Amino acid sequence: MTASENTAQKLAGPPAAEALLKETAERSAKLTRKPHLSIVRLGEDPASVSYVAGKDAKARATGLSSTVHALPEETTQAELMALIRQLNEDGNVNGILVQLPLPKHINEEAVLLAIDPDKDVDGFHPMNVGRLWTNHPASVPCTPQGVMYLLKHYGIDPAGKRVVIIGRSNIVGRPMAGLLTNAHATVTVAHSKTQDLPAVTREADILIAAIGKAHFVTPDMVKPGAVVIDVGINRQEREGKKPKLLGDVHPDVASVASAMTPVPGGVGPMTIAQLLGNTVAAAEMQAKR
Ligand SMILES: Nc1nc(=O)c2c([nH]1)NC[C@@H]1CN(c3ccc(C(=O)N[C@@H](CCC(=O)O)C(=O)O)cc3)C=[N+]21
Repeated sequence: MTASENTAQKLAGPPAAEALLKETAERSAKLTRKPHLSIVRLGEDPASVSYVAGKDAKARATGLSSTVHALPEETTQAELMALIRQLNEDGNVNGILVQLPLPKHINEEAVLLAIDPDKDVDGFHPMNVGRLWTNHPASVPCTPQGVMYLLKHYGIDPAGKRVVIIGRSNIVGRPMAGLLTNAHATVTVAHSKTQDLPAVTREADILIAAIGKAHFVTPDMVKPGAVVIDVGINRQEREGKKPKLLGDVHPDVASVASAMTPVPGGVGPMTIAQLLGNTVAAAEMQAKR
């Protein structure tokens, strides 16, 4: 297929992210104290360093304050837990984010459980997972919450639609299914063990790819006219150059879909905007107590 057949509307992330950031800045300005986000990262994984720097810069640009705790790779479980306890107790800290993935010697589940659910701006604490799945107010993982905002921004209402999510991670697939169920979609969660995956994905009015494999979704897997949301960010290392970012969706899908998010410049920018939205929401709730 050629580029000239690529007819899908491009669902660009930046305009939707800007709208969300503007709302967030306005809400933040109404609070008596600037909301504060504490970001914890261990080690020097280049992707984590770059994401955390992006989150920190965007927080300041949006009128929030933030602190980055950059700890050595060798930080022990006990040291990390002590820092989380300190941040939990600090009345000036509204949101806590521990950048994932953590080094292998750290028990990730124990760390996420230790974060005060009211400061859990990532929405990874089981308390918030339970609140999401019981359709109660919750802090919800930033990427799927950002996808919901993007859909709304572009006038796409999932109510009554068939949505297929490929991927069942705790960070994207599962919370995405909860949010879309709450938004009255008919949701299927497909994954690596799904039999005849293309037959399942061809049922989707809205197809969400969160697999982590570059260009996994091909045109034959997509119903003509479907909306395709690409959550994948796969880094293709290149010698002497910055890594190229590839989505989970093959670009040729644009010849079948009615609308599609690009990578980069699609869901990624929504994630960061939503993190700040979650931080302001946490600060608003804490101010009421
Ligand atoms: N506790 C925790 N919370 C997270 O939310 C979290 C995490 N850990 N670990 C890693 C993933 C990944 N993630 C991204 C955020 C922004 C972009 C983003 O802005 N992407 C841009 C491109 C950025 C670039 O050029 O590298 C885009 O897609 O256009 C991508 C990925 C948050 N994560």
